[in-house]
Amino acid sequence: MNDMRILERDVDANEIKIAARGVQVWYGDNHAIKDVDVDIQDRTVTAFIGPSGCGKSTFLRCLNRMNDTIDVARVEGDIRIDGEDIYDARVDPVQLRAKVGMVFQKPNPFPKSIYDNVAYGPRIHGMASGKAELDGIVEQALKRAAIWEEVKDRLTAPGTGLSGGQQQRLCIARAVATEPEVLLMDEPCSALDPIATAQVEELIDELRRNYSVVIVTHSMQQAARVSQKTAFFHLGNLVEYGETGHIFTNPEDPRTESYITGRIG
Ligand SMILES: Nc1ncnc2c1ncn2[C@@H]1O[C@H](COP(=O)(O)OP(=O)(O)OP(=O)(O)O)[C@@H](O)[C@H]1O
Repeated sequence: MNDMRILERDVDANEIKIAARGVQVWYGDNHAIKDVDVDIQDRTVTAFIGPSGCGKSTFLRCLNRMNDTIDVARVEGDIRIDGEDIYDARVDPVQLRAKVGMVFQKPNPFPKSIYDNVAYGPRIHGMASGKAELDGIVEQALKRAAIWEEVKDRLTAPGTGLSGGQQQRLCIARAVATEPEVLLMDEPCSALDPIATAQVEELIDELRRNYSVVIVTHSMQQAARVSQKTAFFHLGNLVEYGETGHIFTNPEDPRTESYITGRIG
């Protein structure tokens, strides 16, 4: 009975932010993503896990059309965000990437001031009508990324002068400044020490209140700590997807079990 209630809740269309169907990606002849179907929920952290080269980052990049920037990549299938086909010819990828923000493995602040790093997106999308409004957006984004207190007295200093953990939080501030609805994070903590990692993980939990967050991680501890849903990829297939607690304690597929117990990967 309980199981039925859970199933009913899982198919509640209102909660689904991203619906992917029959997604395939090729890099030349390399078939990197094979017929993936997945529903990603709103206001949820979804972790993508799996052995190196299984296609986690490739699939993540399908969700904001970042694979469009790779010449040899070819994407097929249907991906809808709030019911809208993001591969429709009328969709402007730049607008899409404001709605579906991305944070990369290596912090990559622009060679600009802290302020200008965060103001960049709001400026190109015409989100502020004047300096005071832009100041407010920048402050709000830095606060959301839990770095405001550390940088508020040196907003004109270069972003590249911050520590690695601060740079990554600055990049998160830059991503949230355009008020995305989805935040994609590709191993956002891999260049960070344990303290900065803990800060970013806390932040991810906070961001879940407003956004759908999808995180690629090699750390199963991190997936277990930050996510509510987990997707396990293997050789380009989405092998198993479900509640994080369930995937880690009671996986249904032997490949998932082998991976989480350290036998493959
Ligand atoms: N830019 C690219 N050009 C060509 N092939 C690529 C490119 N990016 C990824 N691939 C190939 O696609 C497959 C999936 O790679 P992907 O980076 O998505 O895996 P991953 O699971 O994220 O790996 P990792 O955990 O090592 O980052 C691999 O065979 C990889 O070599």
